[in-house]
Amino acid sequence: MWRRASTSTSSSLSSSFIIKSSSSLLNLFFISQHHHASSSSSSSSSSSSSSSSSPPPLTMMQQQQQVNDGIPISRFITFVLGGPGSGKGTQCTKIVETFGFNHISAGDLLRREIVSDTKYGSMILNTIKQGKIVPSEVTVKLILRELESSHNHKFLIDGFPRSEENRIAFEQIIGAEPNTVLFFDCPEEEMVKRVLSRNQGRVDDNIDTIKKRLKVFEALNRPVIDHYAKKGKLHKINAVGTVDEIFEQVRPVFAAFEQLN
Ligand SMILES: Nc1ncnc2c1ncn2[C@@H]1O[C@H](COP(=O)(O)OP(=O)(O)O)[C@@H](O)[C@H]1O
Ligand SMILES: Nc1ccn([C@H]2C[C@H](O)[C@@H](COP(=O)(O)OP(=O)(O)O)O2)c(=O)n1
Repeated sequence: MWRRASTSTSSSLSSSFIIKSSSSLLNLFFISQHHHASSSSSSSSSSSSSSSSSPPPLTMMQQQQQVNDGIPISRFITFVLGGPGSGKGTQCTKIVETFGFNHISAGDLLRREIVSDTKYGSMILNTIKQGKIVPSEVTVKLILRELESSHNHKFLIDGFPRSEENRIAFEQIIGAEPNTVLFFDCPEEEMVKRVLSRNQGRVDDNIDTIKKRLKVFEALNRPVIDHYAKKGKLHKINAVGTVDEIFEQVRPVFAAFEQLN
């Protein structure tokens, strides 16, 4: 069975499939926790390290000790890769329903920034309209925020990394690698057909932008796919068929991990 990260029963976590967060994520995690603790009056979200009387910051040694003791963080991260319209989001919904993952869609996070008109909003909009990739630093920051604020320790990170630059930024900023990677392999004609009938009013779901996105996918995403294939982490899924047929290829990947835990 999967276990919740919020408990402190770290000894029961399966070693090879659960990421022990490296010190850089831990530092960011604690930096942010201490920032919350000192800057906002009542942060109820964090439990172990913030008490009402603002404890002194943990030293690096203490942080490392907590990692060694396995107390604060352990995450199971799945990257979900595939071209535009290959069915990543659709299958993520099924994985969430069946295996209780937290779904983080990089595209949704970026679109939310556009709608909220944050300082990055117009840059993101222009980049997406042109079928290009948003700078990694921006996307990784948004993902980090989601990772930190979730009580669930099992994550699907959908539509990320889309380039080697994305991948390397994630490893540097988050300090972790994915436990496993799904790749939805879909022919271009099928992806174009699906995107054009998606009907969600997206600025990038038009034939001109799709052509550019497909070129960018081939040029930038393929090296990422090759990287994880070489590492033995890639599960290639044939993305043609009904949604349920495709899910029957996905299910065993997670069922295997569930059995091990
Ligand atoms: N197996 C499938 N067969 C036909 N259409 C599909 C299939 N899976 C998803 N779709 C549809 O194709 C479109 C793109 O799917 P989506 O999950 O949004 O892809 P992605 O997240 O990879 O861009 C959606 O309209 C979705 O309903
Ligand atoms: N890691 C990412 C993910 C998405 N983006 C941008 C560029 C993508 O064309 C859009 C939409 O991504 P999303 O994953 O929602 O959509 P598709 O899989 O392409 O249908 O967002 C990005 O710049 N970097």
